[in-house]
Amino acid sequence: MHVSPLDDAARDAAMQQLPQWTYDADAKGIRRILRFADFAEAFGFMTRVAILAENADHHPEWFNVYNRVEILLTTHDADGLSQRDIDLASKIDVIAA
Ligand SMILES: C[C@H](O)[C@H](O)[C@H]1CNC2=NC(N)=NC(=O)C2=N1
Repeated sequence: MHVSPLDDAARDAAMQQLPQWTYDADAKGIRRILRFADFAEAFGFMTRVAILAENADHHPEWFNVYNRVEILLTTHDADGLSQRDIDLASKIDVIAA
């Protein structure tokens, strides 16, 4: 299914609301790195994100080592950053808070 990518102005405006995320132009997405007390905390966080990602039908690219979780959000159906990534990032921030 095709999804429209955000234009530069819309992306800049969205990123103002997501100070813990950085736009990666090469990856065409946004990144956040989180650290937790230990693996159980990190994996518990990932489990919560997995449930909301599945419900939204929008899935992160991510990498976990012990207590660290690196997340990249990009929209394959847009070949770039879309509102779906912004919405998921906002929800991830709530879970992480
Ligand atoms: C068929 C299904 O709706 C699509 O493949 C969804 C699933 N999850 C997805 N996740 C992400 N990150 N980008 C997508 O384009 C995407 N598309």
